[in-house]
Amino acid sequence: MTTIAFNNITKRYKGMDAPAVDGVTFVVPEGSTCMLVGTSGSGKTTLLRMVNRLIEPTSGEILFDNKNVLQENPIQLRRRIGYVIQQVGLFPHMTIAENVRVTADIAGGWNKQKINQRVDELLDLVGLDPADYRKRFPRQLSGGQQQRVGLARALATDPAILLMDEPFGALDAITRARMQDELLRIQRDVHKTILFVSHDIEEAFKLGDQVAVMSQGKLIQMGSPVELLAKPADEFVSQLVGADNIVRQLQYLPIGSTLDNRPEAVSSAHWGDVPAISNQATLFDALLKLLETNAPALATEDPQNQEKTRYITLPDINQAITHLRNDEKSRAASSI
Ligand SMILES: Nc1ncnc2c1ncn2[C@@H]1O[C@H](COP(=O)(O)OP(=O)(O)OP(=O)(O)O)[C@@H](O)[C@H]1O
Repeated sequence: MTTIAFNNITKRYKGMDAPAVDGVTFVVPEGSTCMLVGTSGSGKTTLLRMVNRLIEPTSGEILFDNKNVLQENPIQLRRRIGYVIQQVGLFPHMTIAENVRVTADIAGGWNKQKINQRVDELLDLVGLDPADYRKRFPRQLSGGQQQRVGLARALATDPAILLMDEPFGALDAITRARMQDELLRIQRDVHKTILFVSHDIEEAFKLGDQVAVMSQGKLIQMGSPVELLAKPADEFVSQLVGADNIVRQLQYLPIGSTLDNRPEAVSSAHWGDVPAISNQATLFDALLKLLETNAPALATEDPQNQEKTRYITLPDINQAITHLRNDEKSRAASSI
């Protein structure tokens, strides 16, 4: 099982009063993406780099494949963990193929032909045509393309775990969104266990199955984007994730969260022939479609079998917004 489990992990840097990471415990399940977010200096990078032992913990343990990473040889450990950072760090005098190959070469055990084939597969995977890019040098690539090569290099040894430290932080917004989409696409194929540090809450919500919120070395809350938006643990999490931002909430809450069993909600006779929407869509998708089509309701359908089960209307969405506002008010009242 390639989970990453942090067990009461603490890091105190020499000469610092407060621990950089303070008794953190959580699990990243196999094949899932966990986003680490929090204020600057909250210990995200320190936590990440303890997994591949670039930083050694002061106490606690990190289990990878149910084995304590501290009992493993650091070099062998790093071969099993892909690592992608903001400063891609490609070797300037090596071609793109050589840059990708270098990790596979270090891992050893593969013949030249197999390595070359693997390099081409990886370049393909990250959306760079091998015929075009194999022989180029890093300076002949854009920042986004270099970041793709960094990702290909991290995947070269087929590691079960990927550690990503703000890999897209230096890219412009459009390239960043494209890279995020690429990562989602690649992850659908490769199912790595990913721990990803981000400063961008939109990125965290887009990529993360789980989002871990850190503040001053402590893990404050861990949950899915919807959980964090709907039930932030405290005012800090609420502000960080924008739990008072109704549009953001609608963008993440699934349609199913408002559907009810009133007769008109389930009666196709009542609504007749209205546009359909996937029952996996968000309330925001439904709102846009209702406004665009000017229809009185949308039929929510199961994308697997096109079966229409419920209907959603503008008043339903309005009701959801009222609930969200009331939740926000009661949170504000309880924090006074
Ligand atoms: N080598 C070091 N020696 C002493 N203190 C350090 C060292 N590295 C980091 N720190 C401190 O540990 C704390 C956590 O740093 P870390 O880089 O893990 O935070 P972060 O959440 O990743 O920050 P950012 O989002 O700004 O990158 C900070 O207070 C930082 O100043």
